[in-house]
Amino acid sequence: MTFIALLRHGQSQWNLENRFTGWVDVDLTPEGEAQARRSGVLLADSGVPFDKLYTSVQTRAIRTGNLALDAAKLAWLPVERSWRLNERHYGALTGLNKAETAAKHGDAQVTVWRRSYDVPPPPLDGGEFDLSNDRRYAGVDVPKTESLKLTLERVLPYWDERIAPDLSAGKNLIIAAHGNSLRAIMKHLFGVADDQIVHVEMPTGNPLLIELDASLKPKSARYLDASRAETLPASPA
Ligand SMILES: O=C(O)[C@@H](CO)OP(=O)(O)O
Repeated sequence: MTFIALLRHGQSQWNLENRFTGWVDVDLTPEGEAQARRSGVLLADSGVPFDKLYTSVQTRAIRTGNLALDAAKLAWLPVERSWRLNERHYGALTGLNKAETAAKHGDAQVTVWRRSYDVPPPPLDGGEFDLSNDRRYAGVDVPKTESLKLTLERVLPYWDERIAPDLSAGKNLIIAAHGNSLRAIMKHLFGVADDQIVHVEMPTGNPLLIELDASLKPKSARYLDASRAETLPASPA
């Protein structure tokens, strides 16, 4: 049996300020750092012998992974990072306050932008949150906006080429990433229907430990901090 732990980064400064974040490289709050350390303790307590950490190239996920590995006494684990695990790009909503945006456009529209499968927010048109010249993205066609569908379409090649082969080889993995890149992975793993993914949420800094069968289908799944768990999709038949 093989295990994968999906770990959304701990609380970030813009989670705290309730702002649309996406690709902006916001750091963790002290509370987020504590959630990351606690995640490491829970991962160690699970007894799973983890072999490797994958992260996005965003600071909040990288630091969450590092703090968790330190707390788990696994600072020696090999690490691989990819922009393909980044948060979904929030387009022109980036930086705006979520409550103010809901007051302006209505809750229903904001839910569609935040949780629907295939409706991207309006595109970003330059400005301070345009990261296309950030050298960490050299050679990457930095998106101007992304739906969850577009996010899954750029996560999936990385899953197929790097992550799935590790799992098939029997490696137990930790993926430190983001609410929506991890919802994309959950949609793929659990076979969640397009119109049901709107109901799937992932808490910050709470590892979701999934046991996979030989064909990489979930056999069981549980949040390691049960007091902060969200409802899980049904395991596929
Ligand atoms: O702002 C973001 O980038 C994400 C994750 O915090 O927010 P949401 O919950 O709207 O997907």
